[in-house]
Amino acid sequence: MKIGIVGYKGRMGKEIKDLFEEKNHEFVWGYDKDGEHFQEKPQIIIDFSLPEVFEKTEDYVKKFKVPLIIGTTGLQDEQIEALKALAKDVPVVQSYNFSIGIQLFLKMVDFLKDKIDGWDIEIVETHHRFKKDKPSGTAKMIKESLDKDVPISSLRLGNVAGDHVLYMANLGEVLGISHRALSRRAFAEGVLKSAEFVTNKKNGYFTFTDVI
Ligand SMILES: NC(=O)C1=CN([C@@H]2O[C@H](COP(=O)(O)OP(=O)(O)OC[C@H]3O[C@@H](n4cnc5c(N)ncnc54)[C@H](O)[C@@H]3O)[C@@H](O)[C@H]2O)C=CC1
Ligand SMILES: O=C(O)C1=N[C@H](C(=O)O)C[C@H](O)C1
Repeated sequence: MKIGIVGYKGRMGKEIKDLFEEKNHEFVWGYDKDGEHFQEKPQIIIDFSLPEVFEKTEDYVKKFKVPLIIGTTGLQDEQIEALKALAKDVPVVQSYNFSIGIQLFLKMVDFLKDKIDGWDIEIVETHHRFKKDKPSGTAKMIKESLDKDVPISSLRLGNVAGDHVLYMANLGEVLGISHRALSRRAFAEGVLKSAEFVTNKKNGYFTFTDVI
């Protein structure tokens, strides 16, 4: 397929471009701080940038009338609503984490959440020093799955690709669920799966949970 990437010069943008090219897809369009790279109309747009770029992405998706995969974190509620409106016309896949492991993590949280009443519960997320948002989108997803107002601690260390730990403790024991992304490839693989998933869809709002 012919892909377009918003944030194509960034860490995730490059990882996604490399993976798709390895799988014989073609990078034909991009948008970044210095403007548009146009070679051809893309068949899909992938956005890994910043929330302030969102309106541009929205405009380009409407202009090209193509599916959107969006992994940008820190989106405002209105931007999520705008994505749902966009999804009436094109397929949209939105997730704050495109790794399989975090999907399994969320399933474990769902299994545990009504069994840990009265326990101390804390989320700790660790990411590279360049990450702009705090807490991570994934930590927010874990908190939302718990249906509880739990504290989140954020560490910014070196070049960590993405670590999330959920601690649960009573007076006699500590239980933990942890996930570590060993590189950004895990997220890019999920984006590729999502791109394949939307190829036969006309429209609709999906998360990565729907994809796997
Ligand atoms: N959902 C997921 O699985 C994952 C989500 N992310 C999220 O993806 C986003 C990007 O992460 P990274 O690639 O590490 O960041 P990055 O900073 O390396 O890349 C962001 C790109 O957006 C561009 N950009 C910034 N402002 C812009 C503007 N005003 N107009 C056009 N382009 C602009 C930058 O120049 C850069 O190329 C973040 O929100 C991050 O949290 C990152 C990894 C996995
Ligand atoms: O910025 C990152 O790098 C990551 N961001 C996502 C998040 O905020 O949860 C996902 C991943 O952990 C990497």
